[in-house]
Amino acid sequence: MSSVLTIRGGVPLTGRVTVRGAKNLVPKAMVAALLGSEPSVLRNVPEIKDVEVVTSLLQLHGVTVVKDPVSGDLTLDPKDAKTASSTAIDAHAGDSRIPILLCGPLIHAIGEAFIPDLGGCKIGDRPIDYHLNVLRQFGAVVEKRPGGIHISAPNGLHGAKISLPYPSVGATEQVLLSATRAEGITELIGAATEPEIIDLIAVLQKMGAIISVQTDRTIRIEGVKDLRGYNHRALPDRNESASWASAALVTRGDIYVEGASQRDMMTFLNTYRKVGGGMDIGDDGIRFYHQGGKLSPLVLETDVHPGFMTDWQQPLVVALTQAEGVSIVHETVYENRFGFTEALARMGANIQVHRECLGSVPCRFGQRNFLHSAVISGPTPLRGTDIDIPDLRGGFSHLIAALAATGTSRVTGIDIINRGYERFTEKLAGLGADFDITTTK
Ligand SMILES: CC(=O)N[C@H]1[C@@H](OP(=O)(O)OP(=O)(O)OC[C@H]2O[C@@H](n3ccc(=O)[nH]c3=O)[C@H](O)[C@@H]2O)O[C@H](CO)[C@@H](O)[C@@H]1O
Ligand SMILES: C=C(OP(=O)(O)O)C(=O)O
Repeated sequence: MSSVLTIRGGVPLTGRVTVRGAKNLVPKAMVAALLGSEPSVLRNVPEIKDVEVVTSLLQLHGVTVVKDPVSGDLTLDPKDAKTASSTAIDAHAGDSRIPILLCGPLIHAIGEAFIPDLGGCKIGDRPIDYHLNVLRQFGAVVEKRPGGIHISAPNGLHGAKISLPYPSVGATEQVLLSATRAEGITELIGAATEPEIIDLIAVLQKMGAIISVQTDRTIRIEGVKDLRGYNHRALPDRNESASWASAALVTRGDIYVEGASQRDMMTFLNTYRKVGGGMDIGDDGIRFYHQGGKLSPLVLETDVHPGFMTDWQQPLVVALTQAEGVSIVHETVYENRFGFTEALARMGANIQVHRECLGSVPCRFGQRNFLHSAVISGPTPLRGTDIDIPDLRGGFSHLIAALAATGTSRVTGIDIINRGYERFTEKLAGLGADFDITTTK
């Protein structure tokens, strides 16, 4: 089934949306349930594709996953964990990036893991070399198999001293999920410390793990033999919250994002204020709005936490097309995250992408031919057009550009948006967006 959105732009998005648990935490907390000897309960679970994918993968491995019909809370019981057929697992090839995180928990639970080829957003090469090196350092044996990789650990997993070449979110989580039940102590140097990682550590601590995060990106894990279940409310999705904030600015609207958390979004909020966005920060959410005046351009660099999160970049770039003057955005996390600007240029935006590092600090991608810096001159009116959505955040950016544009846009490939935005068409309708959706088989 595929759906097409026909958007008639020019309506300011106004109203309230609710943001639930983070896409970048919930599926990983679900994977962590495999490490326990008892059922775990995960609350604030959004209805998004990545949750469906991980539910299916866990069920294939014998984990019982029960969803409360009223609250949506998940109870995950790993007591009957078992090996799954690689053909069944293979059906999930290309669906998401989470399967690689099953390695450690599956080895602890059943002694081996078959991991299908990964999916996720195509915003760079996205290798898994750090993950595989980490697993090998724990004593795992990694073999390439048709359609994926097989991992085993004939002598179990053992704590190790590990140093990451870059503070990768996924590789840090790989270490956490493998080390908590490994024998001995693990020291991880150069760890990522995103709020979703800290929330995963909170989950593991509830299960009985001993993990300390030090001031210098070092995480120390003292392996324990057994873990129990957890009961946890997932932290809210700061990336979805920031997307709605940009949507308010781009469409000259006013959106209260229930669930938006100031603590996890401080860097975004500073930037939003500098662009000229209005905000009222409440206890249970944040109101984001266009203040009526001009928006200001800015110079911005994406970075690992506590820097400006790369997933906030794409929707904000659309807002920068409406700022008075020249903005520069240097993407330092992914080498290929500006492909989405091609559609914005067709809509009338003035955006040039460059190979050079147009930022204060040269990044890993300088001199390597990657178009990873953007110069945006505004303000430029946007016109509706036909768009095929390329990736999750790029797609959301296209949607909000179409919602702000004059005329009609026809948007295909919208199913990708379901990977990270719960019920987004319902939310858009609630905010007053003018669109139709047609679904064909
Ligand atoms: C499901 C999930 O949580 N996704 C998030 C996670 O992705 P993910 O965990 O995949 O991102 P990483 O932090 O690992 O990637 C950061 C950089 O490290 C590189 N790298 C990573 C692993 C590896 O083995 N080798 C390697 O070279 C990547 O290509 C990228 O350039 O963190 C990203 C950075 O905050 C976010 O944009 C994603 O939304
Ligand atoms: C890049 C993203 O996600 P993933 O790592 O799941 O592809 C994202 O959420 O913007």
